[in-house]
Amino acid sequence: MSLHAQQLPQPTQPTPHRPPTLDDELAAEQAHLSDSRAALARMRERAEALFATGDKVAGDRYTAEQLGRHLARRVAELADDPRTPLFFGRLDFGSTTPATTDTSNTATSDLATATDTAATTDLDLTATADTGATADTTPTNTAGTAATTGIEDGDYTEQAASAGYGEHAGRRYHVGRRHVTDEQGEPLVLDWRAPVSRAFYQASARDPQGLAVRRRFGFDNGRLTSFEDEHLDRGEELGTASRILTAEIERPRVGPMRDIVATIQPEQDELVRADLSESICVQGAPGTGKTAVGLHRAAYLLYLHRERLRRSKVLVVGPNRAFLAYIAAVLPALGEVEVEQATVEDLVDRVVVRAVDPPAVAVIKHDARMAEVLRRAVDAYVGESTEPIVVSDGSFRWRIGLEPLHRLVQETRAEQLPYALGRERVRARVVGLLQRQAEARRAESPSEAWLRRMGRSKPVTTFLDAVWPALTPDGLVHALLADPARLAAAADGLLTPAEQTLLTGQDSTPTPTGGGAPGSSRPRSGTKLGRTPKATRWSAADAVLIDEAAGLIERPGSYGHVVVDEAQDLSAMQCRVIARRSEHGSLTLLGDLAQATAPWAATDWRVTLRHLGKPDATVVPLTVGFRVPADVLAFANRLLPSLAVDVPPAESLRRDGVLTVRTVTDLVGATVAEVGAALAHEGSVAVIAADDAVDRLVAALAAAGIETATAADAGGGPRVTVVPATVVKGLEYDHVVVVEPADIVAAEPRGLHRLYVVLTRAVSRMSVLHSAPLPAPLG
Ligand SMILES: Nc1ncnc2c1ncn2[C@@H]1O[C@H](COP(=O)(O)OP(=O)(O)OP(=O)(O)O)[C@@H](O)[C@H]1O
Repeated sequence: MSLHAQQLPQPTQPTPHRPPTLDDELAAEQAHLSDSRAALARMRERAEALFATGDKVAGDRYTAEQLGRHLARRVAELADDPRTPLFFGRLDFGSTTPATTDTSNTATSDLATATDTAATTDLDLTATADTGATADTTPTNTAGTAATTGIEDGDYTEQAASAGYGEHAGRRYHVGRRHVTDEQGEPLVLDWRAPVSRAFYQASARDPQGLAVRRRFGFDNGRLTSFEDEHLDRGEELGTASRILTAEIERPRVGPMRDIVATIQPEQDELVRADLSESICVQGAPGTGKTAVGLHRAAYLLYLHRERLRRSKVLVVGPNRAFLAYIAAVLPALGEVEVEQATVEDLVDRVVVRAVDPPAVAVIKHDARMAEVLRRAVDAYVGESTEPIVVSDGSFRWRIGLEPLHRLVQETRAEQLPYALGRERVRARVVGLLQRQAEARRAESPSEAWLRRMGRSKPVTTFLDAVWPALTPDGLVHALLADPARLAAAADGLLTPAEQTLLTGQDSTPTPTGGGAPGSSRPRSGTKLGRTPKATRWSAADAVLIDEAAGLIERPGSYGHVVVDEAQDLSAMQCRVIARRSEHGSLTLLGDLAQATAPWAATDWRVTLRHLGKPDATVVPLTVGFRVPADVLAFANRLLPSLAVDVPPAESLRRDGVLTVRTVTDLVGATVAEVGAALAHEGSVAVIAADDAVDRLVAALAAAGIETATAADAGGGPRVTVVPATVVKGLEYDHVVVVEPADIVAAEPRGLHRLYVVLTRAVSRMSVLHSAPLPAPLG
């Protein structure tokens, strides 16, 4: 095993009789990087040239538009960021597929003796030469065609999936962010998602998957500066002891989230490469890479099912704007520019939210029972006709009696179509009956125009409005909240009278638990009902109800795949928002029950998965922490027994962090001083405090000449961010200053869970400042 880290020398050519030195190797790899970058630039130039002339080759406007869109996407996908390595690994397959042996013991002893000495590196080079590789800048796998690599212009071939390792015997592949080919179409860099690249993430000494050597490259600002070889054929394996992995995990965090494509761990890779048809739920402790896994899975699925998912689309759902800004750059860096990102609020934006519900009211509106209340409310609009239909048509009069009308309404109802489709189906059936009469009398089929005219005729519309009136989603919810009798009918046996009162605000029934304290004014729905839906000031929970209503009335569109992050905070009704959008697709659900802070927070993933319409999804734990240093994590984990959730705690890979907990008298002054000290280190600094303390802290830092950013600023601005505790979920900073934990806990019912989130944001150092006693579990 070897690790070589040094500044690159000027490239030297090995003499014919001299075995290549490590410097030669580095120079050769650097040259391969330059060649690959040049090839990528050529690919991009070609795509740009095609884009410029595309409309001339397309036969018609539609084709020109499609082609233009395709080529614009292709140009964006081929963007090259010189700061990120184009490749990060190399696979040298053995010349024959070695038998799988249990080499775990030798691997361990090799690990123990692996040093960065000349002796070891000499051995490595000999071994490399044995596998048929040379220090030449040209990889030996130039015969690696699309068939062997399993990709053809970004599309996956089944043939490759079934191909064994033998197919790659004696070949060498560089693995990187995207596929790069030379002028002849031969691969210079393989996409990390290609089937053959899987060995880079999964091969081990126990199961080398045909690999003789796995090489990882170290980079500094886009410059290749080192490499690390594992001779899997000799039982060598670094695992999480890899210095390149350690350097990546410990690097200072600046700006938005980065991809982890170079260092995806085997258990993460299993999740990333799960089948498109498979919905999975990842229960992962803080910093175990859930978000990273979800985003890489989206990129992987897009690669594997490019055309299908381009049509049906991939959606990433995150908890808030700050989080979406933080993750926004990851997928474009992987060449994926078409994934939609949204909060649940964005998905339910049919109405503008201008009111706030008291928590007790919001809890009812977010409860799964509301789905049934709304379903019944829609159903109640379907009525019975009391009059036959009589339509004048020139000299004819067509008549449909009550009995057939009643039958066709019942038949349509039994079909359980979305309500608006049902209305159109009833209309079509009525027209069908009229058509039959007309045909019998005139002995000819009426025209399309006649059919349309009949369907829109006053008697037919009057009938429809009586038995199946047109409904809008906001109109339905408005009618329900404005009319206690209508709500009572729909909620009978589902909501208590007191709960109904909370929704409509129109009764004197005593409040349920969670309502106002005795003597205080009872909480009322925050909705400010106007005379019409348009004139109503809706709450966020109303928007979710209106989306549910829309799902009952129309047929909603479904994505091919939806990644949902921080899923532990979804209410039953929010789950249903997502379920409607993933009905015909699959889900990647990411979350941590210990970080659940919403009043309706999940305590059991099975329940959440049922609401999401994927009851059989596999729940997979992740427990290796890549963010939070061990000491900091041990401090945060003291809260776990008080959080009433059954989750495995994280184990940190990081031993390097610093935790300080200080009692102070002047909190604001101590915060300013702490931030000043933190700025002496590299990386980002966050001050996290109870929401109502944020303005005061921002002002104090400004007075001390320290400029601050908000969490929604996606990097590039000031290094210090002041973050309200309620916004920090999913984010991370090098140095975190936690101000007055007791206030964070006191600010909300699930304050201890919130504090757990806050205490797990630090990458390198965390300072906890308090003047009040620490919350009991921490003391
Ligand atoms: N395999 C890996 N290699 C390098 N870094 C990794 C790896 N996996 C995760 N990380 C890093 O660890 C940090 C935490 O990852 P991520 O935010 O995905 O964790 P999470 O489980 O979603 O955390 P949270 O529970 O706080 O939302 C990120 O900086 C991520 O880049």
